[in-house]
Amino acid sequence: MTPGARLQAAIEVLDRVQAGAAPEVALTNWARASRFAGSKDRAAVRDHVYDVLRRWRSCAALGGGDSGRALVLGLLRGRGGDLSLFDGARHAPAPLTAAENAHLAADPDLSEAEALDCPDWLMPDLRAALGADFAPVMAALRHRAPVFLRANLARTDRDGALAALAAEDIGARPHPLAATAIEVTRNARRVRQSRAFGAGLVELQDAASQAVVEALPPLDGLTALDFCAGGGGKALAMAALGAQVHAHDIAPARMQDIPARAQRAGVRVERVAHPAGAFDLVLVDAPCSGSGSWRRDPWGKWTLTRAGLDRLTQTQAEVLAQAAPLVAPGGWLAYATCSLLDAENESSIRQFLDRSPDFTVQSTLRLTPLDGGDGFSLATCRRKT
Ligand SMILES: C[S@@+](CC[C@H](N)C(=O)[O-])C[C@H]1O[C@@H](n2cnc3c(N)ncnc32)[C@H](O)[C@@H]1O
Repeated sequence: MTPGARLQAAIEVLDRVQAGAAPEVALTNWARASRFAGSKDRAAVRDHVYDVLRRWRSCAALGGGDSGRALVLGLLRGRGGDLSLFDGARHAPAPLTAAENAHLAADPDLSEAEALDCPDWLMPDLRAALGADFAPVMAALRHRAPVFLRANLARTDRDGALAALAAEDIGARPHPLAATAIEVTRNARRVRQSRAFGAGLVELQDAASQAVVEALPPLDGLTALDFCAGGGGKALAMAALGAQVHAHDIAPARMQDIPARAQRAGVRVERVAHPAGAFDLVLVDAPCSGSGSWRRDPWGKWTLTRAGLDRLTQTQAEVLAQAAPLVAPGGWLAYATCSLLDAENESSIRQFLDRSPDFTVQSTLRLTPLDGGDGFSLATCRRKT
């Protein structure tokens, strides 16, 4: 595909998103219908689509509307990209109309919310939570996230993992957020097919997620329950640090890959449908707005609503209430979200503590994309003996 044809494909995918399709569904349907597209074409179209999703508001303002065509025009304009690709040649977008040329010639004059790609209704909450970091964090969320790996200490150390990646020409370097964190700098798309990945030397995991696990009480020998385990990213990381990990999720199908991942990683993680008893540590990696990971899942930024946020905080309260009785006397309850919002972090944990006098906060950790990884918040509470 030519560069122009890739832009036209992105336009068509974005039109489907605009009509209500989820981005991943729209991309998959486009790829199925476009057998001529090679892997590099698919990656380029996906990158265009995700670049627009991160910057939907500014693209719409710069491009003069929120059709796929206007959004892609806005993306190119914002980047100082090559508008002459709109030339109608070989499946490229049609040439610019007079109205489009007039819009592009006018001063863009973006509002702060448009320039930062922030939903209006969320600005006060984000500003309150982030203070002086509000604008830099919102600006960071307009960019692609780095690709991070976790060196799997059950199989190797970070230097060993880096050497194995280098042997397969995957550029990587240590990242300061966690002792296990590796940032991929070159050939990231090769990781999943690499021998290093297949042999369980590395796992794909955001650096902030790794930092959260590293900030838990020393895990070696502890019994741990990952109460919201999902695909098991943190469960596997806890097991690699020596915990006896049990994984639970309200949607057990989300945990279906855990056995294969654990086998590759050389660790044990036991899935439990109905957790009972008392664990040294219960991790609640709660369902949340995902606002700290909007670089990876940017559509969440535009689909979150006040009612949806209220439902999430309600769920967070319920999950904490279900998980707390499973903490042994003297044990820990760790509450984490990948949200930047106080309503899901400080406020959720404060309300839990008000209802649970036998718990006290021992430590907290707050990370934003300015630290390199996703935004994350962790509060580790201890139960009285
Ligand atoms: C943030 S994700 C977990 C990510 C996972 N810990 C990881 O590191 O890969 C939140 C998970 O909580 C689960 N969940 C939602 N409500 C729950 C509940 N009431 N009890 C247990 N799990 C719940 C969701 O199904 C989802 O998989």
